[in-house]
Amino acid sequence: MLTIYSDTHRLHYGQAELMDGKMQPCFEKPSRADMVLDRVKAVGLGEVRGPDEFGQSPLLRVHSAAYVEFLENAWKEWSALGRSHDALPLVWPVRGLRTDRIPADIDGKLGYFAMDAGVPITAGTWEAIRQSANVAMTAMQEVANGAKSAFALCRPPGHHAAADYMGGYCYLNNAAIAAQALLDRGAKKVAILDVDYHHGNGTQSIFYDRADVMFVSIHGDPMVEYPHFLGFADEYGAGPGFGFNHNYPLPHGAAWPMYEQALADGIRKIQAYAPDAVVVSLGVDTFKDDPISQFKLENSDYLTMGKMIAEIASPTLFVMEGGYAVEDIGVNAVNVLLGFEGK
Ligand SMILES: NCCCNCCCCCC(O)(O)C(F)(F)F
Ligand SMILES: [Zn+2]
Repeated sequence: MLTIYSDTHRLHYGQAELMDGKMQPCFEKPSRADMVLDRVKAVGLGEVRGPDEFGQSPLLRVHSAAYVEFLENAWKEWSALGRSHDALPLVWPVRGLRTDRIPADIDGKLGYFAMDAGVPITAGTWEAIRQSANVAMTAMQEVANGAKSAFALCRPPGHHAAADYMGGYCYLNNAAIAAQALLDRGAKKVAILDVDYHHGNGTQSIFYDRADVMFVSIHGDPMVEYPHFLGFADEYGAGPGFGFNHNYPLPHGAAWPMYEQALADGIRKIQAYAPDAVVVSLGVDTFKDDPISQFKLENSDYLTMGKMIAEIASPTLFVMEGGYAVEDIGVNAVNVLLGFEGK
């Protein structure tokens, strides 16, 4: 399986995140991608290639122009105030506040375009997120040109980013950008299977009223887990999209037997949908030792996960999302890919 990767991700390294009431070192850090790349090479998964440049148009097929413009200019506006530390939002437009105007100042814009504070913006963030989207687009191109599968080793991740907001370490929704690009290249139906521990609220909201993309996600129950405010089982899609959104929230402590049952059901729904391609939001924070997550999957479960995904028998693009047990992130992510290949 071909892997697309770019070292440019290193330009994005947030200093701290607010976690459980205190500022802690960011869990979403460069070594995550290093460990996955090392494992890809160690097992000889296949060729590793750099991304092509796709410019901003694929971003604008999924994200609003105002949001992309904000991402491009945020650091300039922040640092113009003499601030050299990471940009972070501090106020958000919750119920009853107005969002019909975009604020003029950077502090207002940061809150307007974010769902939480887990999105530090640094001098290199724009370049890193653009390249992460190019990585997804390049791997997508491989699948669109007939490859059975490809791996987009994206960093930063993307599935919490919606059309016009960032959150949870995500800025541009790599998986959504790739899924839309597959449709733009002739696919009639694309399924997105999100196996990250956290609900892909951004991906769900982007395609929620559409029937040409089916979204299936298995994740920590939002009643007790981030992102808290989306990802419940009664979210089936809206309008033409009704019936094309399937959420499987699972309780803290879920291990493989419970996970497998949900995955098998989600895969059955995707098989019935008969997509022209599948995009997998591959997060491995479902691992038993993940520092911020509460599922109990083991290293070997990821081989089975990959094998099950292969049974959809559709061209498949794997897009890297989360996973914070850095020692195991490489083994777990690549196990899904090896399982998919029947190894
Ligand atoms: N007490 C737990 C607080 C959790 N705070 C933020 C979690 C963000 C998860 C990001 C991710 O893993 O879903 C992604 F794939 F996007 F990277
Ligand atoms: Zn996650």
